[in-house]
Amino acid sequence: MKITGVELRTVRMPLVSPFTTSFGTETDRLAVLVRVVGKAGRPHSQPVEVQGWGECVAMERPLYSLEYAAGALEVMRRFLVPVLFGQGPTGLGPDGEITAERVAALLEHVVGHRMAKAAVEMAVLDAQLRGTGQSLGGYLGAERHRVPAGVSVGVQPSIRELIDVVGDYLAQGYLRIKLKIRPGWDVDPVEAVRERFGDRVALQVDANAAYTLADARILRRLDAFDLLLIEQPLAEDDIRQHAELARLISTPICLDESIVSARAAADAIALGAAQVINIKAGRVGGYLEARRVHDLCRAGGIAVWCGGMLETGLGRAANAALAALPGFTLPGDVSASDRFYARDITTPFVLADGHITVPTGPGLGVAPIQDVLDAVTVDSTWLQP
Ligand SMILES: CSCC[C@@H](NC(=O)CCC(=O)O)C(=O)O
Ligand SMILES: [Mg+2]
Repeated sequence: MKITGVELRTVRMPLVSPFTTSFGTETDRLAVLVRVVGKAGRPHSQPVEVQGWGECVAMERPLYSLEYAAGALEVMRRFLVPVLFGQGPTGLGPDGEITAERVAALLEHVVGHRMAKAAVEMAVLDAQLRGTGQSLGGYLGAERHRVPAGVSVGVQPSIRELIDVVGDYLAQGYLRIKLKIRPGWDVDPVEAVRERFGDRVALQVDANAAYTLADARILRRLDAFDLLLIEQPLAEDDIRQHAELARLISTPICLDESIVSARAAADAIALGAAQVINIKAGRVGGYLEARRVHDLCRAGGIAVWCGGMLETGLGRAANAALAALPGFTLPGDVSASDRFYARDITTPFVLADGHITVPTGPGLGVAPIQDVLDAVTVDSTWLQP
């Protein structure tokens, strides 16, 4: 495919309710979308124009990880997108041809900025697949047509409100509850959910790196509640400390922020720092690297599940396809669109019998609804060679 232009579009979408984690409260989602336009050659016929969408998962503020939306936008505009036009240190194919499988290598000279790179690769991959007619799920190796849906529950103002929120999600049919925890909001909320809804509810917690090894005693108290896992209890770069914590608690440790690549996953597993891995394509640099993490974990008998970054329907479609790979044996944070948004920019993903359906159309299988997209657009930049 030869890329003829790229749009970087920033959208701001209000959340249906505040989402509080150990690092702050989100009331809306600022996201940078990438739209790649190109010409895809076809054997014995004229090239056809294709376009593809990518979603950058970097949050507005660098609180989940070091990337943030405005920074990712700048890196894409100045350093990543020009490479798609042949302006990088590594040449493109004959007459400027590029494939999605080459994007990571072409961008490798830029250090880090994995979420920005992932969005660019996703848009090229979507355009490429729309050109060939293959679905993203089919391309990645999805083996299911629907995936079990879990839901992430923020820190609530009170235990009573938490019980109401969890009860509502369970009534909607969610198959797994994930509670955000932080120092001072950990044992009590977990105990209250267990007391109210019993031991049969699939329950896990996510600390977003809010604790240290000094908190081991408190984290060990969570062992009493038969949790599926505790997600990222310690800091992103506390790999040895997570391995130490794993020896002090019986709840399986799942890493999220720490797993920035397949190599990081291999290291964390080898060091005993992770017994479960939360895979997020944006965090590891793209859906192709996410599949590598999946393959590596599957070979090593490590359960994985698909994490979420409050994606619009674009990223949600891609996550559903990824979550349908065989190694994703735990429900992920692939919730319905209305978990976060009153109006998604695509046809909304809805919960059906606790599951989200994997799109089957070419590429992502979904596309933005133009007037909805325009209504939430706060900026758009068009780049061309
Ligand atoms: C604003 S918090 C985003 C990162 C967080 N994501 C979730 O809790 C799931 C959000 C979702 O369902 O998209 C995580 O650390 O796993
Ligand atoms: Mg997490």
